[in-house]
Amino acid sequence: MQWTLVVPVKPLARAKSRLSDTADDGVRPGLALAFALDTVAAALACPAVADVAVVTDDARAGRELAALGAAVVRDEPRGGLNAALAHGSAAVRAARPGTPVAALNADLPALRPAELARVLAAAGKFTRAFLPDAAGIGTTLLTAAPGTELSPAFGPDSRLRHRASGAVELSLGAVDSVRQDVDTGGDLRTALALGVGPRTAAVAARLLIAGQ
Ligand SMILES: Nc1nc2c(ncn2[C@@H]2O[C@H](COP(=O)(O)OP(=O)(O)OP(=O)(O)O)[C@@H](O)[C@H]2O)c(=O)[nH]1
Ligand SMILES: C=C(OP(=O)(O)O)C(=O)O
Repeated sequence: MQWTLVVPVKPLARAKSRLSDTADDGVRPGLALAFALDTVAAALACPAVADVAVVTDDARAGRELAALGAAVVRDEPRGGLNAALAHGSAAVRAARPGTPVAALNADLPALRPAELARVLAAAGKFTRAFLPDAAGIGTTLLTAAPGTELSPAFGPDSRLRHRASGAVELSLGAVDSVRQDVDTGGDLRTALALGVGPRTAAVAARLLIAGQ
C-alpha cells in the first residue's frame, strides 16, 4: 500500500515557541524549517510513501520543501492545525480519490524511513489509526483508509481525543523515530541522541557552538 502524507507546517516565525529557551527568535525559524525538511526528506525516502503534501502559508518553507519533492497546499482555512490537515487531506483526495492518507507532524527530525514504513504497514490494517507521541500525551501520525475521512483532532491531549474518535492506537516497538516530536529543549536532546537528519544536525551544532 502506498500512502499520501499530509504534513502541516506553521509559519516559521511563529513556530516552536516552546523552544524559546533553547533557540532564540533569530534561530528558531531556521530550526523549525530544519525539522520540517528532515521530516519530509525521510518521509519521501520511505518506500510506503507515494507522495507528500505540505500544508503551509510560509513562503520559505513552501519553496524549500517543494525543492525536496513535496507538493505544497496553501493553508487556506487559516483556522489552525486541524483545519489545515482537513483542508490538505481534502485537496489530496480531490486529486487521488482512492489514496490512503496519513497526517504526519513536521517536528520529527530523527524520522527514519524504515520505521515509518513499519508504522504505515501496521496502520494499513485499520480504517483509522494513530501513533502516540513519545511523551504518551499527543499524536505524531493519524491515518485514514481510502474512503474514510481523516477527522484530525491534534492538539492538547490528542492521544485521548484520537482514541475517543474511534481511531485505533498503534502500539509498536522500535519506532521511536516516528514518535519523537520536538517541542522542548529536552525533546531536542533526545532527538539528537536518536540521530537527527543533516539539516537539524547543522542548526543544532551552531546552537551548541554559540553555547545556547
Ligand atoms: N499549516 C499549519 N500547520 C500548523 C498549524 N499549527 C501547528 N502546525 C504544525 O503542526 C505540527 C504540530 O504543531 P506543534 O507541535 O504544536 O508545533 P508549534 O505550534 O510550532 O509549537 P509551539 O509553538 O511550541 O506550540 C507542526 O508540524 C506545526 O508546524 C497551523 O495553524 N497551520
Ligand atoms: C499537535 C500535537 O503536537 P504537540 O504535542 O507537539 O503540540 C499533538 O500531539 O496533537
